[in-house]
Amino acid sequence: MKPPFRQALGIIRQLKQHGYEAYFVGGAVRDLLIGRAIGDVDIATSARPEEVMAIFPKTIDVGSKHGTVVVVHEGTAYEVTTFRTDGDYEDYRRPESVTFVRSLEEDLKRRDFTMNAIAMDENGTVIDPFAGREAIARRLIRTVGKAEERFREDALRMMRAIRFVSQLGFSLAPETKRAVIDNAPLLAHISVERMTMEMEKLLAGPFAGEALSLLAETGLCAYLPGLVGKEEGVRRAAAYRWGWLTAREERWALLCRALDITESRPFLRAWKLPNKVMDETGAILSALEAVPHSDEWTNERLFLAGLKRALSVETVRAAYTGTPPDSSHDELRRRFAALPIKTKAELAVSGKEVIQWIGKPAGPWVKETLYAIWRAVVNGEVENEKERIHAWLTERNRTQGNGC
Ligand SMILES: Nc1ccn([C@@H]2O[C@H](COP(=O)(O)OP(=O)(O)OP(=O)(O)O)[C@@H](O)[C@H]2O)c(=O)n1
Ligand SMILES: [Mg+2]
Repeated sequence: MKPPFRQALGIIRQLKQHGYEAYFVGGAVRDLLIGRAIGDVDIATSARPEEVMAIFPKTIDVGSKHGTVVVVHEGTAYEVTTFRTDGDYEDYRRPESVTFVRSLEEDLKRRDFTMNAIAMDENGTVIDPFAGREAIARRLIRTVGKAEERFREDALRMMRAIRFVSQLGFSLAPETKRAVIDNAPLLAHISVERMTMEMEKLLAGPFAGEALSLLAETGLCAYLPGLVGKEEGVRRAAAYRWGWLTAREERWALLCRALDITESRPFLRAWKLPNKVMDETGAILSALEAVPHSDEWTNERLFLAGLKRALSVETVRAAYTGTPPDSSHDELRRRFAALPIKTKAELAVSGKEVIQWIGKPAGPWVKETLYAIWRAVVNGEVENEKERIHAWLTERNRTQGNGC
């Protein structure tokens, strides 16, 4: 058995020794069959949460009400979930209550897509009652049973379908696609946090362009934060080189750019992104506007942006112009390496010294003077050395006659 499964075999074996059924399920089995990197290994069992907790010495009750217990086995945490069918779905979200069942097939039946409803036992034998392997072979994302029912149970599954298009390059089965179109308004019942998690995975997938086209085509877009009436921008975004981007802030910046969003803050806030992400995305967009072409970086701009952000700016620019970022990145790295100082902390003088030299009480002028000093240093007008800077400042004040 392949590595991430092999490490978890002990859990399955112990559950079986206690007389329960236990299988590998979900995304890990799917990814194994696709031949993709395998993420978290999840286990489904006929044992009830309290029975699971009684068997294993190290468990964490992360949601036993929903059937899930984390079992820590040889230093790794695994989600072990009791076979279940979900309770009532009146509000199109995952239910508050679940009903535990004793059969694997009942459990697989309530899952979203056939490729995600495949189980594997401890010998590597696959249990696939809904033809998930056939769907994988045909590169199709198809709901288990009636699409409409699956989407009514949890409307986020419509976003998941399109997120899987982006990650796997598969297509939506025709009836599944139809149901996304028909049920798109149900997305309004889903929390922003869940939509954001899917959107970030969607934008990071190797087939993000196809997925963005589908968001527009299916009409899901109209129920996503800040995307109402922005179908055209989303279609434009679909043509960009999302695969060149490496950071989430670059992805949000590129999306803002495609949608012609001039004020990124309210848009990013609608997605409830962390402040840090909103700040960096805003900074990338401001720098992109301040430096309209990759050969227009001044030393000052480069210094202010720092190398990391400057590279991000060029990555985003590359993604929408279609010109690979390699040469602009090389140039930025060379230019940045040549800067006499890389941060303000490297300046050879402090505000205190400036106050001493000038002999005036502290005030806003200190900051302005330091600003002038680092500009002169960054532009090579004066060496970053205390006495040289003192002399430069004295001369500057003499010629400017402004006394500071
Ligand atoms: N809305 C959802 C979310 C999950 N699932 C089921 O729960 C499994 C695990 O869910 P999750 O980890 O969220 O998704 P994965 O399919 O494992 O995808 P990823 O690789 O991104 O974790 C899925 O495979 C699917 O069987 C579902 O039926 N409906
Ligand atoms: Mg998973």
